Amino acid sequence: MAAESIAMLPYTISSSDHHRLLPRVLSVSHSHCSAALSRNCLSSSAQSSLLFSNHSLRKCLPPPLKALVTADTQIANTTPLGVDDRVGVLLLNLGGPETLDDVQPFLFNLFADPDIIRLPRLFRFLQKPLAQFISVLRAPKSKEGYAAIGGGSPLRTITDAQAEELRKSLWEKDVPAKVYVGMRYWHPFTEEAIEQIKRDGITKLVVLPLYPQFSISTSGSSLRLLESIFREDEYLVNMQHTVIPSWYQREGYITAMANLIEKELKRFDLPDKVMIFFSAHGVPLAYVEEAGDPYKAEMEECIDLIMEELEKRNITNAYTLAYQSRVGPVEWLRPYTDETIIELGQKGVKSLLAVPISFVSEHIETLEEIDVEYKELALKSGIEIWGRVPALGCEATFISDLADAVIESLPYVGAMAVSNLEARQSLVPLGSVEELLAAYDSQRRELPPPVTVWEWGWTKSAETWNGRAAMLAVVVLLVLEVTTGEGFLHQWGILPLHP
Ligand SMILES: C=CC1=C(C)c2cc3[nH]c(cc4nc(cc5[nH]c(cc1n2)c(C)c5CCC(=O)O)C(CCC(=O)O)=C4C)c(C)c3C=C
Ligand SMILES: [Fe+2]
Repeated sequence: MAAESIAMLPYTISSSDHHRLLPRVLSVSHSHCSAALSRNCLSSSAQSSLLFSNHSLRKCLPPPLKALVTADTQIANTTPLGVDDRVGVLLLNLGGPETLDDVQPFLFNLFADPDIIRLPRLFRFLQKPLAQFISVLRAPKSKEGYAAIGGGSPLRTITDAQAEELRKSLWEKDVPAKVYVGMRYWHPFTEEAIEQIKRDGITKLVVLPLYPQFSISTSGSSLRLLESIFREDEYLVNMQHTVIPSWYQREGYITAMANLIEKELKRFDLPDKVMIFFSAHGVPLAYVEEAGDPYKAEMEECIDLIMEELEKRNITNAYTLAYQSRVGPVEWLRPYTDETIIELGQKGVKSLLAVPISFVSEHIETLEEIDVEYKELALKSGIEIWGRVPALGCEATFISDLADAVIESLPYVGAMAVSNLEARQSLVPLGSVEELLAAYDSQRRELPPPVTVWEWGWTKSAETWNGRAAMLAVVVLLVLEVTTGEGFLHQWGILPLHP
């Protein structure tokens, strides 16, 4: 961004060298970030200036930005809420198929997302045919999983309930906000939520991804979508917003997680002998190592904070973290949950408490993968007593803390002036979404696709243009086979699928 635009901002970071790099939206997600001050901003038209201690501001920031904050960092905010302001909160989530018929189109939406499969620029035109191909191939396996949990994902119902509880909590805290749900891959889609936000005349929007930790593949993908929606819409360009990118470090969230763990431990005969097993959804290793996804660092810090909280309660159990739900042949974050369970069994661990940690609702990967598959694996591996901590859902401490996070973020909504066309086009609409994404994923590098279709072809050894062209031809032929139901494989009876 040009230096002149920075100078015009009412909300600036005055720390010497690095202020330009610090997204203006990030500093609001820790309860140390003065809630009282934020409340004052609701009723006051006076300018406010937030002074953070080095420690508390650093705690508010994701790892790549922490290094930028020095002891004298100051954030000045000049945009309190006005009487005509209508506040909205947009909860972002993944979405899930509600019926078995929804599974394949849901998977298509997921694999058509360039933040899930990033093709080389030249081959972007193949994104949708590939998504069609992979979703058709994967659908039968996914359907089995969804059938086992009642025929569909519970995500919509749970997220709607969380939205309603959050709305009530905000009203109880004197913030009359409307709360919307925007899903990335299924109904209610983010686009639908945005339409409602426009109809309701929201003037200030807090964007709150329902993922405690940030990943390019989850919150990042939803923000990328918002960025494109905002950019193309005159109303949204002018609507002020702020994003709470991740909130795993908030005291309320940590307390709520520790409460759940403490409660489940009590169900075991020998609670202090139980291994606490944090199982996080994985991401391909390249997201972290090549694209700079902060997900692993945030996950590890999150677990440290939960264990610190438990230690304060004299709970000092052994614990470990592993990553579940990998898809396809590429390397994902290690250690893998299944391998770790087997190892723990071999080492003689007898009691294990599984803690799903990357998501705040029950979903297919807690209800089927953990409760059925991993439990079975654990019992086969010599673990005798198995327990599982429920997802947070509408737990009261958690919802109240989310409400506080929203309130604390309000002074930052629209804290940046948009005064020229160049800024309006390059910022979304006030720069926050885009700058947030830039902090993690600035180059948007191509990433090895994490999906099965690549197992037989697109490997490192095939990274010459000739090899790619040959594989593409095969993929195109297969896509045509699957979508038209005609071709060599059908003629030979190898692929009996029909469109
Ligand atoms: C923090 C949570 C999640 C991350 C990170 C994540 C990355 C990621 N996921 C896939 C592929 C699939 N995910 C699927 C379902 C699914 N994913 C998450 C969360 C994260 N995903 C949730 C909560 C769900 C379940 C939604 C529900 O309906 O209950 C699926 C579909 C299910 C299946 O077939 O297994 C796929 C496929 C990739 C490739 C990825 C990172 C690149
Ligand atoms: Fe996933």
